[in-house]
Amino acid sequence: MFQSLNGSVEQVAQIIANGTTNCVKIHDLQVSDFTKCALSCYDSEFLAFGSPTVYEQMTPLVEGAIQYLKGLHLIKGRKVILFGSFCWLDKAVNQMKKMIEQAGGVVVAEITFKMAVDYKTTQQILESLKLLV
Ligand SMILES: Cc1cc2nc3c(=O)[nH]c(=O)nc-3n(C[C@H](O)[C@H](O)[C@H](O)COP(=O)(O)O)c2cc1C
Repeated sequence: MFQSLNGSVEQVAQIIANGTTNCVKIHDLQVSDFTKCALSCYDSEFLAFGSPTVYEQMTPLVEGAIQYLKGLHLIKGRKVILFGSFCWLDKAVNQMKKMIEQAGGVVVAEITFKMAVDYKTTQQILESLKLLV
């Protein structure tokens, strides 16, 4: 699940989807809704959340999605990858981590990158996917 303004967070969501052999459902929170996300979570062994830092926080849509899924106990016990883009200081990933841990999720990887996804970030993402098996 992700929200992206200029596309870099969306790019990481695509890399995660392409890098896994299992079936991955991607939800762009700008066009999907929380109920559809929840339905996907019921069938998922791991979750991934992505948000840019906007005004020193994760986006309200991502925050709302995490709260919603927490309320349905869909984060508890699941492995979670977090990813976030920023320009000068990441805040989104740290904030997401706190919420996920409060919801009982297990954060296995935190991927932050400045504005654009480079080779190093791509490698980091692919490495983090190995932690899910
Ligand atoms: C309205 C707005 C507010 C932003 N606020 C922050 C901020 O507080 N801290 C920061 O490091 N970057 C900030 N940025 C930069 C974004 O985090 C950065 O452009 C990021 O790469 C956007 O991700 P995206 O390409 O997935 O949309 C802001 C960008 C916009 C458009």
